[in-house]
Amino acid sequence: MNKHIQIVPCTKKYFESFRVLNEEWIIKYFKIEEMDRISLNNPKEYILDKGGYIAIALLNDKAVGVCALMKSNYKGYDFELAKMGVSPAAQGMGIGKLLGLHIIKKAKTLGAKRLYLESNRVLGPAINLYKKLGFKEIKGATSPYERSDIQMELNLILPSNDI
Ligand SMILES: CC(=O)SCCNC(=O)CCNC(=O)[C@H](O)C(C)(C)COP(=O)(O)OP(=O)(O)OC[C@H]1O[C@@H](n2cnc3c(N)ncnc32)[C@H](O)[C@@H]1OP(=O)(O)O
Repeated sequence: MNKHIQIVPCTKKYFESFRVLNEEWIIKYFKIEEMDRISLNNPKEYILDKGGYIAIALLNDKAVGVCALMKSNYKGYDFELAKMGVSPAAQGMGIGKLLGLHIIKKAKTLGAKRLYLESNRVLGPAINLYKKLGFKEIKGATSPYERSDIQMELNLILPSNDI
């Protein structure tokens, strides 16, 4: 079967997919935390209305991947890349990379200079992907998530990060 992949902005009709696709990986590796409940159940109020953005990956018109760009609460960072997930059946097709590149491009158009993210080392494919996208590990950041054990940043004004 042909694989038609598209990355589109999240509208109301994809809010459910944004929640379900994220809950899938969070439950598999961790547990849903209060901060997850807030953002996954209220993407409009908590992410979009605050100036953020959500990308949806469609595989033959079916939502199979998600990634958010959230206004950052951390000093020195404009936005945070968060809530990225690709459905297991659609992994390994380049969709995560397309989502990451799309989110970085969007951050640039919004004038961002530095992007932040937090994750967990158990998510090996995700950490590899972030490194491939140019993110570098940073030390000393605090997190509202129990599961966070690695923080990374991407400096968007470095020419070497011009992707
Ligand atoms: C800030 C946060 O959101 S943290 C949470 C991140 N989310 C998760 O970890 C959820 C579970 N994992 C996933 O949903 C997926 O594995 C994702 C989103 C991390 C990657 O999505 P995919 O569509 O499978 O990735 P894609 O096929 O684009 O591969 C891109 C890169 O990811 C890395 N990668 C993907 N799969 C693997 C794997 N099995 N092992 C190691 N690295 C991998 C590689 O660097 C790969 O680049 P390469 O193919 O050139 O080697």
